[in-house]
Amino acid sequence: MQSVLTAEEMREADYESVIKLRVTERQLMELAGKEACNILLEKFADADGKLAGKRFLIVSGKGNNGGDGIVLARHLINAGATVDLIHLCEESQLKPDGAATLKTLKQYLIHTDKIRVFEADEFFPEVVLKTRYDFAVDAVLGTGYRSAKQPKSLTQTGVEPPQKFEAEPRPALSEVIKNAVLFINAKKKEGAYVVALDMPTGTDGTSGAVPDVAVEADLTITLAFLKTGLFLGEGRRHAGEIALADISIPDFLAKPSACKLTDENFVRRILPERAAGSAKHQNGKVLIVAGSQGAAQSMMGAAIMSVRAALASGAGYVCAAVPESAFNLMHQAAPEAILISQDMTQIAEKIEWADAVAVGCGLGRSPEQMNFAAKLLSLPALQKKKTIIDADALFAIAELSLLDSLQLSDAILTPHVKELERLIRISAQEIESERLFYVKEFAKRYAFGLLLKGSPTLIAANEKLFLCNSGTAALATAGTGDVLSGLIVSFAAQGLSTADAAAAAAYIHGLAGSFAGKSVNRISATDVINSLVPVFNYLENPA
Ligand SMILES: NC(=O)C1=CN([C@@H]2O[C@H](COP(=O)(O)OP(=O)(O)OC[C@H]3O[C@@H](n4cnc5c(N)ncnc54)[C@H](OP(=O)(O)O)[C@@H]3O)[C@@H](O)[C@H]2O)[C@@H](O)CC1
Ligand SMILES: [K+]
Repeated sequence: MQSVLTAEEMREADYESVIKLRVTERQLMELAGKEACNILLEKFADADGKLAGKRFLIVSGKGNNGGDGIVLARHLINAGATVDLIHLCEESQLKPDGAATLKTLKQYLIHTDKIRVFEADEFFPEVVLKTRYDFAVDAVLGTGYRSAKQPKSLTQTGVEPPQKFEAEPRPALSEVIKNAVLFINAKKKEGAYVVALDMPTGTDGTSGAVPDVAVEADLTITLAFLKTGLFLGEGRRHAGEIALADISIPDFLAKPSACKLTDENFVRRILPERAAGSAKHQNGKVLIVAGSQGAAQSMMGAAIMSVRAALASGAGYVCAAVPESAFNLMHQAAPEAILISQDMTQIAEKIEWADAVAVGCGLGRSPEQMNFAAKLLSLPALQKKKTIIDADALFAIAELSLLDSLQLSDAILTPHVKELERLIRISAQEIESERLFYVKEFAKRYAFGLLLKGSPTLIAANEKLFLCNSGTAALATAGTGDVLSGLIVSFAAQGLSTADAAAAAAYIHGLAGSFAGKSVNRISATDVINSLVPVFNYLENPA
């Protein structure tokens, strides 16, 4: 699985490679420029394997990101391209490695007219303004970009109102950097293909936040490791396509606690397999407490979706605790499921029996229904059980301020951002701007884990951290969350840890959404369930 590092973790890995492996920053910079050129050659080389006739603009800053761009200039010329390099500060202000590499590049000026070097700050040379480029390379800022904002830590939930957590204003980018960003984006409008080195300038390497302006890249060539800021917030949109350049910083230098990107191989490796001839009870016993039905409203659809997803994903036994009045409906919708009523004694017994429990889909939000959820969550049998808590159970936890008193050691809460806002009393906007931060804080503070739905979905549980990038915007539709709960509880019952079950479920859920989305633009939860069989077939029999 690929590690996805925050800017700070990346700086640590850089530092470690210099200290522990005795490589120099200059060597890394040389590799960065060379590998970036190789990636461009792979994508754009002509029949002779060259970039002959291609016109590049490279804008470089005064830090090491700028140095990478200056090295790239050399290799592009070697590959037959023509390059205009603008460095945004006086040569004397460049960091030593960048200055050294600029000296080497300037030697090229003696031998070839394929390179022009300009020094500029706010005003770019006329000739550059007038030139049309095939490519514009952003080597202005990388992981060294600092924004002043510090997200707040979680304080006592239920005590402080959300406005206490309002973000402090961020400082703007310096005028020089801002101008450079706008200039690169203007060149894109003129038709240049924009390549960002490491990060699109103006995008926070950790959170993906864009407090001011940022480069809108078509391709981001990120160095050594993926960065969380390329997947989160505005970073996702600004990064364009992402390519990873191997600059020989080994995996063992990434912090073990760093985020991991869920991918097909991970899911294939951990997906529970049914042993031939195994009995039903050996394949995971699931209890789903879901659904409500009254004279005015029925929320049985949520229970049906969740139960169907658990059945479709290989659970041996699925028991659903639903209102007795809905037994017939449930039998018709999911004949394989065993049904019990929503009687607390009966449920407590079934919790003992089950390998994993899901609570919350369609339970209802009336005071009685919230009390039912609260009582359920306080059952001693649930304390050590793998438990997935979703939807109306989350609502009850928030409304009754139960978060700090929950005694659940192997549970995972699966809110979307609005539900998390209610739970931790921090505005959805603030959470959105620092999703990773709040997920990590939550996991630090509570014994149970968190899956924060969205694009991407983030999961922190059992000391693990996952980023799940599969899926499609079309998944933001009623009932898909119930499908996700059903998948998680099914995988957890089949033996996966809650963290792995959540990560695998999120990935498969996203993939099923994409499969369903291939045929219809707007997909329903039923489409997602119907796509599970093709998804499992695809995962089990890779082409
Ligand atoms: N380290 C390594 O081993 C390797 C690193 N590598 C590469 O180096 C990159 C990291 O290099 P880095 O640390 O020099 O930072 P970088 O992104 O160039 O930016 C520094 C500049 O940003 C400026 N600046 C910051 N915030 C700002 C703001 N809000 N508004 C305006 N300006 C702001 C800051 O200005 P200052 O504060 O100094 O005035 C400084 O000039 C990394 O992404 C990768 O590309 C590779 O070569 C592989 C080996
Ligand atoms: K950059």
